[in-house]
Amino acid sequence: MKNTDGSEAAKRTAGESAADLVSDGDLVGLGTGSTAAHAIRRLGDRVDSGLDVAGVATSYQSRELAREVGVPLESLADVSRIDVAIDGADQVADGNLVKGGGAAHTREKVVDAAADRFVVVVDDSKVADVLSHPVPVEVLPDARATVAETVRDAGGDPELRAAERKDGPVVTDNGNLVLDCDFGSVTEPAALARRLSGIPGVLEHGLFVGLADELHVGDADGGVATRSVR
Ligand SMILES: O=C(CO)[C@H](O)[C@H](O)COP(=O)(O)O
Repeated sequence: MKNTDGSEAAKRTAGESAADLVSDGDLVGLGTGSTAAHAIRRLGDRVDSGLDVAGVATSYQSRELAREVGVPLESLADVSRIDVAIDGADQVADGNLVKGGGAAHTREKVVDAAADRFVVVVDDSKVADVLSHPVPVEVLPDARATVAETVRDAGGDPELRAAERKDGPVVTDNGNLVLDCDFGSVTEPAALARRLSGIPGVLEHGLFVGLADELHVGDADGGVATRSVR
């Protein structure tokens, strides 16, 4: 059955199947979001059963969850390579991703790019033919207006991400703001990624092009399809 609303069951099967790939001694990148959280919880269960691993968190949220479920942590500042990173995505097309729904894409990109094996975990509602999800762009607060103008020049429609439970904008773990930039269908993600990276004041954007190694796609019936994307 095609899952259209990102059911929890589909997220769980994807996250847990990726966590089951982890081996003794691995340093594991711990992604952010509800799907990656299933992977972190499964890793916690496996650590309880004797698995010897350490995690590198991509956000406050993933760090707190790892602590809660007993996954030992290393600081990102102290590591230069990671064995396997497990992370979710807001949309996947042709092995490329839009990430940043949790405003954690800057640290996520550092961790995912440093991994020998980057495993993406999504439910099947996230898989598309072409990327069209608005691209989150983390910006230095003082560069918010200039970046927004340059995004408009590039054909995008930027919107400052608002916080849901307080007045004002979302502030990232790094103290910055997020512009969600709608470019419609992104037919050339690599070119757009280069353009966004070149804007002064942009810390990082949520287009992950050519970074993923493997895709685990869960469905609402508890199945998971895995495929290599490189
Ligand atoms: O990029 C992310 C956080 O910055 C998440 O991985 C992405 O938003 C997917 O989240 P979820 O698994 O909850 O749908």
